[in-house]
Amino acid sequence: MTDPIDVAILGASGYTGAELVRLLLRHPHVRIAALTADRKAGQAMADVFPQFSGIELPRLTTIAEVDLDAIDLVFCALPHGTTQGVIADLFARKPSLKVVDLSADFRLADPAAYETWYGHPHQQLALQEEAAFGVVELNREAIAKARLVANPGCHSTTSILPVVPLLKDKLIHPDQIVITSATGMSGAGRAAKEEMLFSEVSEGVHAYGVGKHRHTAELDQEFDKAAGRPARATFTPLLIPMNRGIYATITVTLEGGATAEQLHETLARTYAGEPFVTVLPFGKVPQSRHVRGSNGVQLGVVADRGPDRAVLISTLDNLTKGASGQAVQNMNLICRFPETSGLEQLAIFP
Ligand SMILES: NC(=O)C1=CN([C@@H]2O[C@H](COP(=O)(O)OP(=O)(O)OC[C@H]3O[C@@H](n4cnc5c(N)ncnc54)[C@H](OP(=O)(O)O)[C@@H]3O)[C@@H](O)[C@H]2O)C=CC1
Ligand SMILES: CC(=O)N[C@@H](CCC(=O)OP(=O)(O)O)C(=O)O
Repeated sequence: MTDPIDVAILGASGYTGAELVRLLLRHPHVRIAALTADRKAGQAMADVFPQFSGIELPRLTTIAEVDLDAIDLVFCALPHGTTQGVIADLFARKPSLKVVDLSADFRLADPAAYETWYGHPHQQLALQEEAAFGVVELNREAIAKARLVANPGCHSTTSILPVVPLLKDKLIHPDQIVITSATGMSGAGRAAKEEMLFSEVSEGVHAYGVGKHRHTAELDQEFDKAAGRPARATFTPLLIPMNRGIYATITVTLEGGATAEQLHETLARTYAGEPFVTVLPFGKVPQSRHVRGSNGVQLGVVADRGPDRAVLISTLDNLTKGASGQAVQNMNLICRFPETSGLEQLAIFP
């Protein structure tokens, strides 16, 4: 029997923070010891998120009030930009701490790329060097040894999982990857924003960040590594009026005489035995509603009418496998818990 660990969730009054609470309340090896907020510090979690009414949870405090002596691992679910300084301060106070960061602040290994995409220099270069990129299925060895894991973005996870194995096996052309990635609105967080009002987003769909969305940098980083040379994907996110879910269609050009069936075989082999990644039978199209609320990813491979192209389809829930579920999976790996602990919920359908 493994001893439970004590965790703190920084940013517990946000959407990914609340999703962490939902998952960790059912985790057999974890105690939720501290929850923080900014504007909502001082409030009870059940007042901020009434779904937790009747459940005993720590009151929301500021980060400074957290007693790190009593904490083994921190989930950092703060806006990107604020996180580098916060995590540096945590490690200064307690070097033995483990941290899983859900923000983008430690995802890019190259500080020049960080500055280009985020518009300001990286503030914590030494910490960046030790951060492991947290797509669990593709980076287990580094994550298991790390004290700081950078949980990837939700769009990035959705596309990295199907594309990286195919680039590694040189089955698709690195410069001809076209990704359209539709996201639900909870991806934008809980803080009020005019462009996220119901009347601005309902009954329609629009692209955003066209040609310049910052998740392109994460895709470049992982695709370049897999291809062994610069890969240049076209990445277009779409905002659609649903709460949870990412749904990416990825058009690829086949290389070296590969067939769409071979792409399917490679993905099926890569993810055989993975508890959270399901490769559907060849030609079958996944749906976001079939992963909603679960840590699952569903992948599909469909042949295009031309012999040299195929369409990959990948879907996950942005709040679970796209954020908090993957963060718990990373914690499980770091702490040597069974990887599925706390993550066994099935999708909520219909
Ligand atoms: N939503 C998603 O699907 C995904 C989000 N992420 C990333 O996870 C992180 C959290 O996202 P999300 O939960 O959606 O965001 P929210 O806006 O819903 O929540 C942000 C949280 O951070 C707190 N906070 C804000 N500013 C500060 C500050 N200056 N100091 C301390 N605490 C602060 C907020 O407190 P208060 O409420 O009191 O203001 C709140 O608890 C972000 O970096 C995001 O990019 C990653 C993948 C997917
Ligand atoms: C709907 C929406 O706005 N989604 C966010 C993605 C949230 C996420 O995964 O990513 P980060 O952690 O990198 O912010 C966006 O496109 O910026």
